[in-house]
Amino acid sequence: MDYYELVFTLQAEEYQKDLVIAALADLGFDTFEETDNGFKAYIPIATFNNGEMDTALAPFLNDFSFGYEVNLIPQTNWNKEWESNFSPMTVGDKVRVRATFHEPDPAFEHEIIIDPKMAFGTGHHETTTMMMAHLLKADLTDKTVLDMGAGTAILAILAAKLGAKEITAIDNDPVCYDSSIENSRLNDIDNIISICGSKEAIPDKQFDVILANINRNILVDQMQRYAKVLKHGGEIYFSGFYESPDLDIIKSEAAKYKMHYIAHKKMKDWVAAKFVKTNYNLNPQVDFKDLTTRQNQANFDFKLKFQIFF
Ligand SMILES: C[S@@+](CC[C@H](N)C(=O)[O-])C[C@H]1O[C@@H](n2cnc3c(N)ncnc32)[C@H](O)[C@@H]1O
Repeated sequence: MDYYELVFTLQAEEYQKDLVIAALADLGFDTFEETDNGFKAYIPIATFNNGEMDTALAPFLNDFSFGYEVNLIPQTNWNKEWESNFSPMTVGDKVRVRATFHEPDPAFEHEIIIDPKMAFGTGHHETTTMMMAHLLKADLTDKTVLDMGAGTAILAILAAKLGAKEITAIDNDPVCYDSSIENSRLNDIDNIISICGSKEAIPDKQFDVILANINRNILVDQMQRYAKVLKHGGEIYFSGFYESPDLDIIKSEAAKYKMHYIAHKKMKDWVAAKFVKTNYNLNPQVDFKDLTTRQNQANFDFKLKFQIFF
């Protein structure tokens, strides 16, 4: 498979970068790479018929003041292309994500080996980093986890390393499905069930924890299904959207199905938010943003356990 590589050079327009990346992701671009003065975006050339790509890009690029250059990357060069750009990344002092061709670093408790090829999820994107940071704080021991929009399965692999009993990793992109299987094998993990599909592929069972780093519209569309398969008291983590206006939209959609906002992390303009499913309405007067200290969190967990809500 050959790819288009779009090279964006930004100067004064740096602040528009995330908006352009989000718009490109909506068109099907699924791999992005930061450069010193902008970013590159990749998509299989088969996605567009002749001339269709410029037509698809025109409406939103007209709103911005910068242009782009298009290169054609044959599949044979793809691995070299990302290998030269992929550097190991860390989340806190416990987790390091590296590729097969990097040396291991025993200083880290968990090393995740990722061979991303064309799948999203090397850990470098803010949404992935924040989802990993949430997971590091969660208690996953013996839990069942659904990783929706799994990409490389980076979150599923971290969940397995943190003690989850069984992880179902679903992605509607066949390339991600293959990547999920390959990366689980590279990390010697045998309790990740990889599935290629969308919300109809979510098994009819109850999960303790759900992870969904996709985008606002897909999350809203799939919300009811998530609520159906999330256990009472279960945790659900969402990312792939912005603080404003997306977070409020996600909060109110989730609340329709008794999944209540607890807290969120923010990097650049991206957000990763934690919700809990409960039959009890949380008092909207209570500002859950201040549930950041261990004590407050412990109080909240106690109240959740005993279903007492203010
Ligand atoms: C932002 S990436 C997240 C990848 C990885 N979970 C991470 O955190 O880095 C979103 C993923 O969702 C997948 N996706 C998009 N729409 C989907 C849908 N309707 N059902 C399942 N997966 C979907 C994409 O193929 C992509 O791999």
